[in-house]
Amino acid sequence: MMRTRPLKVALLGCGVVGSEVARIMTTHADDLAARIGAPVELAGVAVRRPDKVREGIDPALVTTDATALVKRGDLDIVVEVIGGIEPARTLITTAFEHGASVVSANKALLAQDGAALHAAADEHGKDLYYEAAVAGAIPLIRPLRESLAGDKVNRVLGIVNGTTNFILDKMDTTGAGYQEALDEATALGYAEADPTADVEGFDAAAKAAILAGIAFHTRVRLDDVYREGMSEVTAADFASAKEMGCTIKLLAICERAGDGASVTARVHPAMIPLSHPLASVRGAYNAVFVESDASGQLMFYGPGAGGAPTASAVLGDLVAVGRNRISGTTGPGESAYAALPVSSMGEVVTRYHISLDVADKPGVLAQVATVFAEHGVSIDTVRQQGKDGEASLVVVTHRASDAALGGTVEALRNLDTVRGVASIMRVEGE
Ligand SMILES: NC(=O)C1=CN([C@@H]2O[C@H](COP(=O)(O)OP(=O)(O)OC[C@H]3O[C@@H](n4cnc5c(N)ncnc54)[C@H](O)[C@@H]3O)[C@@H](O)[C@H]2O)C=CC1
Ligand SMILES: N[C@@H](CC=O)C(=O)O
Ligand code: NA
Repeated sequence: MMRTRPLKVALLGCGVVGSEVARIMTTHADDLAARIGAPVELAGVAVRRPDKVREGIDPALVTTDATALVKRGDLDIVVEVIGGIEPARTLITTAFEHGASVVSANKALLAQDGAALHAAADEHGKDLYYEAAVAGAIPLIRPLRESLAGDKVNRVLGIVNGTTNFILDKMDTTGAGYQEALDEATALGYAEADPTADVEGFDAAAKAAILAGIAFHTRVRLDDVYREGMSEVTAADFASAKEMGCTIKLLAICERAGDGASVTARVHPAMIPLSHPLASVRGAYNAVFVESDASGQLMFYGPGAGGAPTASAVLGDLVAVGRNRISGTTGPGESAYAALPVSSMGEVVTRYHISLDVADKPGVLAQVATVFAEHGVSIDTVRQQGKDGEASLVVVTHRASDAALGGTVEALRNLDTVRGVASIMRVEGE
């Protein structure tokens, strides 16, 4: 039965995502009401620039005072799509204190302060939902938290940043320059307010922290995630990858380690075989593999960024939280009972592609091979190309620990015959 009193919703932020949330709330109002069991009323919209024309939004609802809006006391749901740490954090906790549940897309904040925000939600008996925070429109948080709650997840691996996938895809398939591709991703609404978050891997690392926490029922914070961005990936790296039948993607990988007694979480560019499904993830799409004991391998795929896809996930949460409000319940909160430690990157085991500039003279290959052997890193293939008395040596290893590989590279740098280490890239997905 439909409740006549509407659910009052406040929107904090009306940018790329917020404007789409407002549009869908208006255009789909009847369906949302039918699905929730009560009409949904946009009760206020907090913005930074009040003079901007916002199509479909009653100017009387617009305010620059987000704090006063969340303190009104009659709100059911606050949708936070401002981004960043402050004032978003204080606005969310204030919303709980004044009786509202919260839907947020803010991965940076959740990866830094998720535990405290969940505790605040619990304390006030309210919901904190954030499906939009990881992989845009793709349902991932809810499947991990609810559908897989009876299984044991061992690994989550995938592409979780649309901007960098868009850039890498352009560089690989059209030969576009890095800056040109980044500008296009920004214009399309994929990039963060400061795109450094995307290209240096902070955004993907925040998502990895959130995913690892939910998947392994533990707490993983942004600082626990090993991070390398993609801004140093070059056309030469793509050429090397092609020679190996691979492409390059920025991956987030969360795994159980040490016989399940700890976890690791990392974000870095990696070569993956062209035959792997992740290799064909184009543009701003994301794809995530989840491997669990009973389910085996699951793949989640879809638009990972952009206003409308992200708003789809926000609206899904709005409906879920609205239903909870109507029935006087809350959804599942944080599950961190496993309290697993996060192991360092040194313990991660994978394959490596190392490109060395060496002197083109007898015995160099043997010297290099000895260094690998001394560090217990087994070589899979070696390829050498001469260029004017110098040579480039490409070594691909079997699986080795990051610590062993680090020691190998340090020792290689100390060889007189090694002029430089041109690139080191992990090889995944085999
Ligand atoms: N754009 C995307 O594809 C996705 C974005 N997100 C997340 O959604 C959130 C919003 O992202 P976008 O809409 O892309 O950013 P945006 O920069 O387009 O929008 C944020 C809006 O908040 C406003 N704002 C900033 N401080 C404010 C304040 N104190 N009071 C009121 N308004 C304020 C800004 O003026 C801006 O219009 C971020 O947390 C982002 O990480 C999540 C998934 C995808
Ligand atoms: N900047 C992010 C937006 C979605 O989370 C991305 O590019 O993935
Ligand atoms: Na999502």
